[in-house]
Amino acid sequence: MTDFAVPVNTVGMPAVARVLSIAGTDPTGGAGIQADLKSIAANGGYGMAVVTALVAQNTQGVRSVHTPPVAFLREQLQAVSDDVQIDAVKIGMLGDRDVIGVVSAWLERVRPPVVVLDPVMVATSGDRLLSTEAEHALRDLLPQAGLVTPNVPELAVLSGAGEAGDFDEVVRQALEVSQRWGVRVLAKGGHLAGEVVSDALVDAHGPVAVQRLDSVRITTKATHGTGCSLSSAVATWQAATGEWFTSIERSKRWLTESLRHGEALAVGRGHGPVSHFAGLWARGGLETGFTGEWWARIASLRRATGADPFLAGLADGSLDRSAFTAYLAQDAQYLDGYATVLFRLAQLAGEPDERAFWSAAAAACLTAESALHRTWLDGHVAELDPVTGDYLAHLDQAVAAGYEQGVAAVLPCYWMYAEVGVRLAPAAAGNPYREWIDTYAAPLFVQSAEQARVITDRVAARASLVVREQMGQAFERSAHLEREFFAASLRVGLPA
Ligand SMILES: Nc1ncnc2c1ncn2[C@@H]1O[C@H](COP(=O)(O)OP(=O)(O)OP(=O)(O)O)[C@@H](O)[C@H]1O
Ligand SMILES: Cc1ncc(CO)c(N)n1
Repeated sequence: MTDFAVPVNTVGMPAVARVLSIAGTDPTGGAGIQADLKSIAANGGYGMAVVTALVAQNTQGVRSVHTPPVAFLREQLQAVSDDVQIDAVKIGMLGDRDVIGVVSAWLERVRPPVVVLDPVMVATSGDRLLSTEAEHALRDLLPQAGLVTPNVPELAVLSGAGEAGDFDEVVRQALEVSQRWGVRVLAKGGHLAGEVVSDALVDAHGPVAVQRLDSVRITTKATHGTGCSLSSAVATWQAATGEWFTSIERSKRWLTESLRHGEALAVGRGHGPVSHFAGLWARGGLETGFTGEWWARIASLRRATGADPFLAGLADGSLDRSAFTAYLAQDAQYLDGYATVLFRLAQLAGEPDERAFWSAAAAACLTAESALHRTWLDGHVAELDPVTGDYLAHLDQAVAAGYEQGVAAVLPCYWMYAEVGVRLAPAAAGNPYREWIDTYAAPLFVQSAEQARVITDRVAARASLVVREQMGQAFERSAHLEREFFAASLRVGLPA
């Protein structure tokens, strides 16, 4: 099975896992069953939901909770299990002891193959979602779960200790809970500070007691419902793969990307939701390489660049000739510096094919530059525009930081130009700027851009988490400077 596939058949299960969320509601859609359903769908499952409690809440806090009679909860559960074969269950907010009792009895009877228990006690906003007197009853439910997913304060309650101050202590508490209740624990470190967020799969009775997973911490306020979303994703992947750690890794990759795009949804004024379908929307699939994710991140910037006056004018041929010449005068200087950076990458490259690629790229860049000078600029040298200076300084800085960042920083120049070339190619005939369009639509250039992307993906895969994140940032900054570079040409005059 490839990494791109949606769940495949395991014995007795159809291609799409049927996953039931038993949880409370969030009318703003970021947490509770609303988040669970999105998460299950985003991870390739079929989502179902039984409501334990109706919660009047939003991104800022919980206002009130209405718990329907437990007899009705029992009816909902039975209605589902009498009809549908359930492949996995995710349990979220349970509210009180009676609710816990009904769910426990149902689990005992139905025995779903996968049960993930998110021991929800307090919302992101700080409001209680489980009565204190029910905390003990929740512990009794632990042995019925295949996995329990506490955050730092919930783990403290389950282990009966104080809140852990660092991740080692989190792991110790998780081991204690796993040992005592005979349950696998996914201890989540979201509440601890630091550049890296750690989680750990802890199984005191398993062959490996602790499997730790680190990921980059995203700077965002949109963290509402991350716990709900994660536990639902893990339940879905577990039904498909039967492997807890694999399921957690996949879910985390998906969650990290969804967290990154949460704020862009602009939902609410407090802690907003994650963007459950960001990856799906960007790619029409669940996963591509690292560069694919960065490319998706600059989607709106790329659209805007294409619509900006410079490229719009180039496309229909209406662009002022002096603006075009001003652009080329800057571009000649840019390419000179760019070639130097490409040569530096050739020196830094460890792999022979990468070394060969960057050397050839540098040479091709210098050839293109002198051709530009000959054809359009007639030997004129313009003053360096601040944007050109900024861009070259950024490239220098990136390559000085390391091969990885350098590779990521030079990529947008290739990739965005290949995209523009291919997009404008149909408009090339009769266009005064045809030669320019042809240069970037040329199959050889497009192939080079693709090769640069493949190399960058390979480098990103080898890099540490932190360096990979810096690569993404270097890439994004270059993309922004590409847009400014086009725009600057409309401001500056002719070359001196
Ligand atoms: N800023 C962040 N960047 C990346 N990952 C994060 C961030 N915050 C949380 N996570 C991840 O999200 C998951 C949920 O973590 P957390 O410890 O916050 O759970 P939680 O408190 O139950 O979530 P919530 O109550 O907000 O729904 C974990 O896998 C954690 O590593
Ligand atoms: C219903 C519900 N479940 C869980 C959480 C935790 O985020 C929440 N805020 N609301």
